[in-house]
Amino acid sequence: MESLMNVNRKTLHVVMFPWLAHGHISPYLELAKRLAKRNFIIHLCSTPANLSSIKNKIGEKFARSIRLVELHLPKLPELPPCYHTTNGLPPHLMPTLKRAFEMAAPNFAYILSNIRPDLLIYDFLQPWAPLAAALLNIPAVEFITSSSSMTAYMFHFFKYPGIEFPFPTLFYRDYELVHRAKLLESATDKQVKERAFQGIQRSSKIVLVKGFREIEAKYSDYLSSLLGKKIVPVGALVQDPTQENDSSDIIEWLDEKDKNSTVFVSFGSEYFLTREDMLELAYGLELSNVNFIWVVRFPKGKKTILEDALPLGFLQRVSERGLVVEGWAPQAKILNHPSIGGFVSHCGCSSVMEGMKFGVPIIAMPMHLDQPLNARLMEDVGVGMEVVRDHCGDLQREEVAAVIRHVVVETGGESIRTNARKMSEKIRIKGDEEIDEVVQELVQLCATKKRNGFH
Ligand SMILES: C[C@@H]1O[C@H](OP(=O)(O)OP(=O)(O)OC[C@H]2O[C@@H](n3ccc(=O)[nH]c3=O)[C@H](O)[C@@H]2O)[C@H](O)[C@H](O)[C@H]1O
Repeated sequence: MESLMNVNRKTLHVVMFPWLAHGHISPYLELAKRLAKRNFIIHLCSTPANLSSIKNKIGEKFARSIRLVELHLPKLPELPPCYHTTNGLPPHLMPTLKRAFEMAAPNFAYILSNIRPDLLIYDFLQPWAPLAAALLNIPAVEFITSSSSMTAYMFHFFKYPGIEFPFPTLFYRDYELVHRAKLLESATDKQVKERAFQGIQRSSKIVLVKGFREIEAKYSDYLSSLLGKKIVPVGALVQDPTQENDSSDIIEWLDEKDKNSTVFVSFGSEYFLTREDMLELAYGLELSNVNFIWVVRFPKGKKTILEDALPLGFLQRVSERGLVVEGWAPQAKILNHPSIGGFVSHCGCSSVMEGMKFGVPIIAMPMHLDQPLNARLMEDVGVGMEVVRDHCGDLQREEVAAVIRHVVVETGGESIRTNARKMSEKIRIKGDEEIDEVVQELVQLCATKKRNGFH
């Protein structure tokens, strides 16, 4: 079917427009690659700062079919161009970045009118983008890079505040209610809530959501009923680990370690650990006696010396057993390495998909927003275990060590390890089957638009 669809139709041009976050542009790029393989030309539009994080991930194979289009934000003194991405953005500048993004709407409309694509695929934070497309009679589809479960949770409370979420396995712990409030703050801000619904309403017939039905069917169906749109899952969209920059020192270090002996510790592209969490985690890693690679990040523009953020003498004590990497590490490549036996993760949406894809059990340490829900989902699916904090919300080093040992080493954790392996196998066998449905939907959408004489 796929080849027939490719041969019999003309190439479709699509502008893809993610929010300015690495956790968003990265799944957009992965979807772009899968569409490009099926006779689409993609124009991926973002700020130069955000595009720079994916430039070298496109590769020769897609050099002609995936084109990068720069969107320039207005000049604001407090937001130099290096901050035109959430990656490393000092948290207090997030509202300014959102404001500058919105101010760039006319620039985006200009880009769209120049390219005149057959379709726009846009993210949830910019309901003004499908409006610009509508003015040019270009169909537009929203692509949500979070899971169906978290999106269903959010829209449930937007629509029915005060009424319990129908799936009790997804919940926030008492000490996480502050994160829930932050996630749902839009529910109390009429304008923000309206924008979220506007974004969806302006999506032509379908909404694309990252993930797959095997773990999210019931949430997808519920989301569809909440939004009145067909939800089309696009799959796990995990990057090909061979495409990542060569970090041979890290890989050589891993090569020396035993199979499944090492945990990878990383908290995504946006979040920075508090000093207290950092110390408890460090002591927990020490106590666990398990090898580790830990990616430590500090906000851009803030000078922090690594040793000062770690317990005194930590690096000397862990010595060969632990590798601390400052800034960034090739996560997919590391998770795909046979020495990795566990993933201490904040449970960002892409990270949990990567854990499942590479069969690495997850030691969940959710930090904020939707991450507690993703952590609960991983436990429910059976591929992870959470480090539960104390009643004040503080991380405890003994608990960190105990969960790491349970998941990676102890016999009691065998079922989690087996489930993770089985999940990886399932994902491998399935391949990119969701993308065929996505292509079918998109092709139909463009064809209907043309038949109706809009184009
Ligand atoms: C507000 C939050 O945005 C989040 O994005 P974030 O970047 O933190 O996390 P991921 O979705 O795991 O995405 C992180 C991505 O960056 C990659 N990576 C990260 C660090 C590194 O050192 N090397 C890498 O290759 C990693 O492989 C993954 O693909 C999520 O949406 C989350 O659900 C939401 O709560």
